[in-house]
Amino acid sequence: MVRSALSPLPRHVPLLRHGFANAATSFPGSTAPPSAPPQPQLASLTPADIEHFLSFLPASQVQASLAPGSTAQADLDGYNTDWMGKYVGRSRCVLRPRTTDQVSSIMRHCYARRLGVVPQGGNTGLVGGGVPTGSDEVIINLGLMNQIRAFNASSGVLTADAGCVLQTLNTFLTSKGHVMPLDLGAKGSCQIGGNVSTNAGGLRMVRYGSLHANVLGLEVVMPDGRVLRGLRGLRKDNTGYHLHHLFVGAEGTLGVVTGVSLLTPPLSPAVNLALLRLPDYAAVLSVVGTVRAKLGEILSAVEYFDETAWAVVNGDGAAGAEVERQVFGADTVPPGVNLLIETSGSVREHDEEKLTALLEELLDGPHVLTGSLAQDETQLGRMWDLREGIAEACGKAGKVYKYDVSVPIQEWQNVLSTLRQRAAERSEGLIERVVGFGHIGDGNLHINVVCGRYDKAIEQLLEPFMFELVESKGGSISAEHGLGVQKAKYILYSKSPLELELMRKVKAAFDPRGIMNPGKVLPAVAVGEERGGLEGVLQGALAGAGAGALEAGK
Ligand SMILES: O=C(O)CC[C@@H](O)C(=O)O
Ligand SMILES: [Zn+2]
Repeated sequence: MVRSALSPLPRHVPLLRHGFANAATSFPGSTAPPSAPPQPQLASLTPADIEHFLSFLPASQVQASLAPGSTAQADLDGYNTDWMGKYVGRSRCVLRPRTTDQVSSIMRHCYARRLGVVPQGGNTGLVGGGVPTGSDEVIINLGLMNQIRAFNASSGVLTADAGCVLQTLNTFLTSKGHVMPLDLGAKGSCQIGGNVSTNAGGLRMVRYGSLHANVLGLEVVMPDGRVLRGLRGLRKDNTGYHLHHLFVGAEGTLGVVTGVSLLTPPLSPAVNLALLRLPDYAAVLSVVGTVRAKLGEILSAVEYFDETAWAVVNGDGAAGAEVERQVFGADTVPPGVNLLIETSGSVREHDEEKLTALLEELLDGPHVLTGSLAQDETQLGRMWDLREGIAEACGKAGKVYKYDVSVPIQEWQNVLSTLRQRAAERSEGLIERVVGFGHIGDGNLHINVVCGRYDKAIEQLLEPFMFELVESKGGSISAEHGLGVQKAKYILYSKSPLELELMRKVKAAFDPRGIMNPGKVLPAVAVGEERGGLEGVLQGALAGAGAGALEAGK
């Protein structure tokens, strides 16, 4: 039997922190969620809609499997299926606008007709936010909006179409002596509009901060087709509400981001990268503290990956050991966990002096078994591949349940071992690996649970268990990937009922017809909500009555 993570229930204090107890008191016995809005009745797509789109878009930008379109439904699979093959929609219409005006015309029509709309970037998301859930939504794929609009070398402000690929922007900026403030494994495919819409974090966040800090303005087509022209690119602008922040991380539920202005830092001429092998996680905690203290302003990334991540990227057994020998330049490399430490600065000698002194100190101490410093660009790229290749390697190893969570780093080991124990005891071998890695510099743990197949029983073993575990540690159930469709109904594990109510009001104000990215971020009814908050569910579980609900992940 799948049991709740909560027996015995230890979580009254964290629940009160989110205000669930108050919610239960305010709505005793209520079955109507306090802030759940009536669900919009969205229209069905018809041939007349396609005809209308074809009246202002060239045929090459309209792909529809219903007449008068001529695309086979199978040709739309790539737009309907997420990167992992886990979330699959059946949209019959994909539009590929080239201009903001085209997006505006599309939205005007969808708004008038009440058609659901799914904005889509590089389709590299991990929570199903970029693909439809049904067959009547129109996908607006931004891939053809890929022009760099302006770059100001003195301010470092870049303005670009939403469909520009992250790596393309970075290559452009490098030639101008600047760099994108974010870097992700998916950089070759993901688009800046999608990055902004999911508030993507990635590898450089420890240095440059989140997109909330770096996005200076946005151009957004609102659900009714009006265009919010906010590409001002000002560092300082305190004229009221910072509306553009609402679109950062909104996952396309408030409007279609079509243009982005962001602050780009100068390119650092000196980049150094060290890979360290440590005996255990206690050593990691100690070394991360030392690294922060000693490297200070030149620290640009601190990444953690454990032995399971090493094995999935490099192969188990002999294959992995061979890579170890090459990377660490030693005949035998002791087993353990890994830290990748990057510095970026403006004076090479200064950085090297700092980093070398730190590495010598660490290698002399008990916490680092061995280490390696990249000597050139090739070695640097090779070391980054070890970390950036983890997600892809997990995808090749099997079907993956991904958990992208913020948890205090002191709890990472605890979270991983709790999950591994559950997998070993209860998954009957269906869970093959629990891979642990993440952006330890900013507390963002990634867990990839690799299985032979996607299976409801596995999902129910993992969810809401994982979210309860994270909530009990005071964490967030989504650190950087968003809620999408995967986590929408679990929003109350990381937001209070009042926050959910306000978010719904924002959604209703921006998207009164509820057409934007239906089913994402804001659930019709969140887990726990129909019973007056999670507290009600947990009390039910304690009394034996709620176990079914928890098992079913309802
Ligand atoms: O696939 C994952 O779980 C994480 C992907 C990405 O955020 C990363 O940090 O590599
Ligand atoms: Zn990540």
